Order: sequence, then C-alpha cells, then structure tokens
Amino acid sequence: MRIGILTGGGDCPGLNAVIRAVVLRAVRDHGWQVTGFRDGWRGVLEDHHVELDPARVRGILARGGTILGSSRVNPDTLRASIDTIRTVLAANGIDALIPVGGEGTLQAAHWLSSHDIPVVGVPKTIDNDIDCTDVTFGFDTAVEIATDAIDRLHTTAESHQRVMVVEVMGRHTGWIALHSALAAGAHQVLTPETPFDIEQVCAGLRRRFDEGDNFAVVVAAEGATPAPGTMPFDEGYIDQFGHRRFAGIARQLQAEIGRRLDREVTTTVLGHLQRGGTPTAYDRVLASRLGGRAVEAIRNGKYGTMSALRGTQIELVPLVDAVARLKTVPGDTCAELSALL
Ligand SMILES: Nc1ncnc2c1ncn2[C@@H]1O[C@H](COP(=O)(O)OP(=O)(O)OP(=O)(O)O)[C@@H](O)[C@H]1O
Ligand SMILES: O=P(O)(O)OC[C@H]1O[C@](O)(CO)[C@@H](O)[C@@H]1O
Ligand SMILES: [Mg+2]
Repeated sequence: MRIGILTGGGDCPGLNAVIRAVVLRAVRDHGWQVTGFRDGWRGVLEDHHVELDPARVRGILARGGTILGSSRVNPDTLRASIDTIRTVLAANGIDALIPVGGEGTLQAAHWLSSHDIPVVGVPKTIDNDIDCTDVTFGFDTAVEIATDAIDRLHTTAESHQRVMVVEVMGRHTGWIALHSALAAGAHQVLTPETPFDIEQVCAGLRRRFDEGDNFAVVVAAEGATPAPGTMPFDEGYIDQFGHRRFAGIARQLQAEIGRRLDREVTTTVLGHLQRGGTPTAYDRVLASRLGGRAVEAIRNGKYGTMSALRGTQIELVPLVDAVARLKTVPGDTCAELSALL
C-alpha cells in the first residue's frame, strides 16, 4: 500500500504535524509507503514528489509551514486535468491520497473522490471555517499570535490616546477576530458575517470617549465589509487562482474613523505573522490526531471522507458534507462574544 499526501492552499501551523503523523502511522503501524507531492495540487499535476519515511519527518512536529510546500492552482486548470492526475497517481503506485487543506483543497478532494479516486481529506486553516469539524488546527496558534499583538497595541494605544485598528485574517469568517478581540479586551470587532455600519462603529467609539476613556482598539477581520452605501469601499479584486485579494479594510477604516471622529487613528495589519512559526501544543496534538485518523480511514477503506474533531473525538465525516458550506460564526455565538467587549 502506498499513500500520497499533499498540503494545499495557505500554509498553516500544524501541517508538519499531520505529515509526521501520517508517515509514522502508515510506515510503523502498517508497513506502508508514503509519497509526498510538492506544492499542493501543482505537485500532482507536474509529478513532483518526494519519498517520505520516519527519518524524513524527524524533528518537524514543532516546525511551522509545510515541508512539502504549498501553492494555489486555478480550479478550472485542475478540473481540466483529471487524466493527468490519474496518470501521475498510477505511475507512482498511489493507492490512496490524503489532501490536507482548506475549503478549496477539500473541494478538489471531493471532486477527485467523485471520480473514484480514493481520497481522505484532512482539514486545515487558521480561519477555522471548515464545516463538520469543531475546530481546525492552526486556529489556536493564530488566535494566540493575534491576542499577543492586540495586547501590545492596547498599551501603546492607551499611552497615545489613539484609536488603533487591527486587521486580522479571516476572509469569510470572523472566528480569529472574535476570539482574539475578546481574549485581548478589544473594544469593537468587525466580522465578515455581519456587514458593519461605520456610523454605528463611530457612535460606539464616541460613547466610549464620552464615558472618559481616551483610546480604543478595533479588531477587523480582513473580510469585514461595510453595509452597502454606508461608506466608500474598495473590495479588491479576484486573482488568477480565483482568490479574492482584499484592498485592506483597516486602512479604509482608518480614513473613515479619523474623518468622522477627528482623532488620530493608526492601523496594524497582522497578515502572515498569524500563520508563520511554531504551532501551539493544542494545534500539534489536533493535527497529529487528524493525520493519524486519516491513515486509519484508509486502512478501513473509508474513502470520500475527512477526519474531523467532534467533541473530544476524532471522527470521519463525508467530504460531501464538509464542503457543502463554510462554517461561519453563528449569530448567537457572535453576539455572546461581542457582548463581552
Ligand atoms: N471548487 C474547486 N474544485 C476543484 N479544485 C478546487 C476548487 N477550489 C479550489 N480548488 C483547488 O484547491 C486549491 C486550494 O484552494 P484554496 O486556494 O482555496 O486554498 P484552501 O485549501 O482553501 O486553503 P485557504 O484556507 O488558504 O484558502 C486551489 O488552488 C485549486 O487548485
Ligand atoms: O497567503 P495568501 O495566499 O495571501 O492567503 C491568505 C489567506 O489564507 C488564509 O490565511 C487561510 O485561508 C486566510 O486567512 C487569508 O486570507
Ligand atoms: Mg480557500
């Protein structure tokens, strides 16, 4: 038996823990072999791969990024390449494939599964927006990093009586924004799920200043958008991979809040800092368990599935269900967390 594994989409702390777990369980428990495809789906299309064994994955558990590399490939290009994919998998003797990635990589995994290619997905993303799993690995690390950054901005905002707008990742969902805003005691949070009214944001800030506070920290998810017609807004553009490139909500808020409140407003965009570096212990454990479960799924012939955290257990869920929708923040959860800011 030979397993293929690839990591697709944006990288994420914990990917190496998945790779390590897959190799250790496949080789040590079952005597199987493992092929790593380089740079996500591109490695499958271009037959760029590397042999993985326990020696090769030694020492990577705590390392950020992915030793296999990652990339984005235009989905139409990928979908037009089913024959190439079959040929490359057959040429390498791949009996089953483990794509590790976000909603795009898992959509591709589901599509391959619908073409009878044996696939078990593993969900990754700092955004925590994959459905059918309680949490994705990478999220805990990203929230820790964002919380630490917002804590630091808090003290300098206070010293200078400034409004500080902090932009965190989260293209479709506000999980990182809400959790880091609450953990760091920010004063407002803007999420992609609920288009904001800039007048209400400013009214909240004015209230805070009227009550005697002289500074404020606003956390905005990168995908937060104003309600239509409420302020000028540049929504960015779609790149060659079908991915939206944002124009920078923090910078746009800076101009608008500064103008309306006549106050000094600064911005900090945390960007890829949230994804880089070593995963937290929680993410290392979760990623390892998800990887190990994917190998077990293959042993039991449970293809077309994804390993997932459900409560405290790692279970298998159908890929078709996992990719049917994004796991946005439910309204009541958003209200519960925002109420404590
Ligand atoms: N609907 C789709 N059908 C087939 N393939 C897809 C689809 N969507 C995405 N892909 C493939 O999966 C790759 C990864 O998707 P994407 O860039 O969205 O990253 P991701 O896995 O969702 O991670 P991230 O959280 O960074 O977005 C894409 O570059 C593309 O090749
Ligand atoms: O590194 P890239 O390609 O700019 O991707 C950034 C995106 O990837 C993620 O980190 C994970 O989906 C998003 O939060 C972010 O919008
Ligand atoms: Mg994606």
